Amino acid sequence: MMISQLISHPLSGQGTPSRHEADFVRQRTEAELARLLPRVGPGLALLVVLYTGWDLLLDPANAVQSGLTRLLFAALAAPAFWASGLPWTAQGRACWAYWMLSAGVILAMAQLEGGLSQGSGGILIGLFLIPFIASSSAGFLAIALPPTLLLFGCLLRGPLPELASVGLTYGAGLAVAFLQMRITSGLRAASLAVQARLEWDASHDALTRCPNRAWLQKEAAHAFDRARREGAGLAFAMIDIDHFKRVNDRFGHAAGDQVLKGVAEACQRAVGQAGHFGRLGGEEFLCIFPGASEESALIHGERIRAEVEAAAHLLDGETLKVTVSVGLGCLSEHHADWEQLLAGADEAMYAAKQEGRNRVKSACSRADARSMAMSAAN
Ligand SMILES: Nc1nc2c(ncn2[C@@H]2O[C@H](COP(=O)(O)OP(=O)(O)OP(=O)(O)O)[C@@H](O)[C@H]2O)c(=O)[nH]1
Repeated sequence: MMISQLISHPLSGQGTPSRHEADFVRQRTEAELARLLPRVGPGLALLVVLYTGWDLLLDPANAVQSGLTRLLFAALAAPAFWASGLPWTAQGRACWAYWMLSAGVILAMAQLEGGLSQGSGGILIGLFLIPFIASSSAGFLAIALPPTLLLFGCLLRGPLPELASVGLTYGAGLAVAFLQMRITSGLRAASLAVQARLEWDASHDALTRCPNRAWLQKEAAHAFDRARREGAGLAFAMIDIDHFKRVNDRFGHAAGDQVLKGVAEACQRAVGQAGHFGRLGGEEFLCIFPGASEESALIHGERIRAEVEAAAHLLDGETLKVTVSVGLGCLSEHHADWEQLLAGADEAMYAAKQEGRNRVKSACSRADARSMAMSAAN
């Protein structure tokens, strides 16, 4: 297990909103650390080196050696302050920097006469940096353990009273830092969870729980730009339930809602991880397939149609089946923006309706794509 995985907050929970919350907290923690590291890290490393002055006052005979030790470990910590220095997550880099700087301080102190007892304050202060990096007990332990073992290894080589006094003070500091981590990470996770829930609600449809129009529009624009940049494929599938008004008229609006949910679930089953599916509004859905060719778009479109046709909806003790018409649009050089690509898929969907419904129509062949994109633009 990577150290960065171990030190991230272990928020658990089933269901999409909970997963969103956990991801949100993890991403925010990572982003904050990535922002803080280059600002705070160099200052801390400089402080560790500048404390050679204190070494000089305490034990001039060994100060050069301790100063060089400080310098060496500050240099080892330095690459971790920038993402370009070490190819790890910000949490992994912060952990490395903490290990190096605390090792520098402990080993420098250990070289001075009475250094560990005189300098225990500096070592203690370092402990209160851990709650900024770790947000779980396992993470705290993973960060604190190596410097703690190093300190006690050094203390064991010295007199017993030094081991007792520094060891006890350090143990108490460790306990307080742990308590601080538990309290602050709990409060922080709770406040981030509220933000995450608000963000999830704003981007998801309340009825079907799948991404909503606003989210789909953002994702469509993003997918379009990326496909253009990378010269990759992209397909949109516009999905519309056939004769849905009849369901509402016959069974009522609440039953219609249930069918909408069932259709969304069937579509999501058919799409799986291959694309981003969501509800545009009413009985209309959209699926974005990044990287899809015309061939794979047709396969996905047919899979969606067949899965919806096969799904049974139990309404008032009666089993109802519905179908969908699917319109496909594939990215071509004729599309100026994602709206044109979507309009092409929409045209194809209406063509599927006109040809009898429960079918997949594609605007993907070159001639079709051109004519549909042009008519959409007009
Ligand atoms: N139950 C329910 N019905 C909805 C919702 N949103 C839209 N509708 C209904 O969806 C129906 C759409 O009807 P139409 O646009 O005429 O289309 P259709 O009956 O599906 O016919 P075709 O699309 O031509 O196959 C209308 O009756 C709307 O009231 C919703 O959230 N819940």
